[in-house]
Amino acid sequence: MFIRKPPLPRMLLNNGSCMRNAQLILRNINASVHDGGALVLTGANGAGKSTFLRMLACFSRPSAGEILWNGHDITKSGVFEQYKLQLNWLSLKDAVKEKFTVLDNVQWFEVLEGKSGKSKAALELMGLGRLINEKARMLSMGQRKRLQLARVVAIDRPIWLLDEPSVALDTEGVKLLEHIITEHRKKGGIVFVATHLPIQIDDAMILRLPERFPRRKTMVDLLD
Ligand SMILES: Nc1ncnc2c1ncn2[C@@H]1O[C@H](COP(=O)(O)OP(=O)(O)OP(=O)(O)O)[C@@H](O)[C@H]1O
Repeated sequence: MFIRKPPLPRMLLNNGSCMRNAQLILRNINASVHDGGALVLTGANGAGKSTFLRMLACFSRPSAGEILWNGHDITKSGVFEQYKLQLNWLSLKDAVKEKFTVLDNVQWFEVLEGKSGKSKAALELMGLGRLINEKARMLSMGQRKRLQLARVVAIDRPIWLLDEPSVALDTEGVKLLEHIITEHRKKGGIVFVATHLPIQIDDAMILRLPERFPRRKTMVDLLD
């Protein structure tokens, strides 16, 4: 009888731990994500959500365990060079050039990517169509976040690493964010979201990271 092997997860985190500044931030994390999957990281401030994304982006190396992409260790040279081309990173640092127009701010990401033609449609999708020729310094915080999301859409890489993507967005902006995530996943894309705000992502795995610094017990706690 022929037994078909289950497909490898596109991303596999195998007992991953991560240290920063000689402190263990993440300990023995396991997760697997297939094409079209989503993993939402939650937890208190300082729990390690951004550190988790940094590790996936290879900005921080796992101190123990491994992260596999297509079954290959992402930290190995040869693998890393291909893996990093899969990533679309959105962080709180928005890299918006205030003297450039809104459109230029998306287009130069496309140019760096060797692509063209998707920036305008991406900005329109994110509700910034009428602002494309304005200087980026005119944008509000929420509009800057929409611009960042337009870059993610325009560049269109398979694995999205989104750090607090809904911060500063209004209700309609959050709906747009949820919409682009859904559409990306329909194409087989993968999404990792670190957030402390509620977000609606169907069938997402939720990983709640434990608080890192439990409050020391006081005399009052002990008497309670
Ligand atoms: N540049 C750094 N160098 C050393 N340690 C850091 C650095 N940045 C953060 N840390 C530590 O790593 C821990 C995890 O931080 P991280 O930013 O990953 O948490 P987070 O869950 O994303 O928090 P938040 O919800 O506040 O964004 C923090 O407790 C912090 O002390």
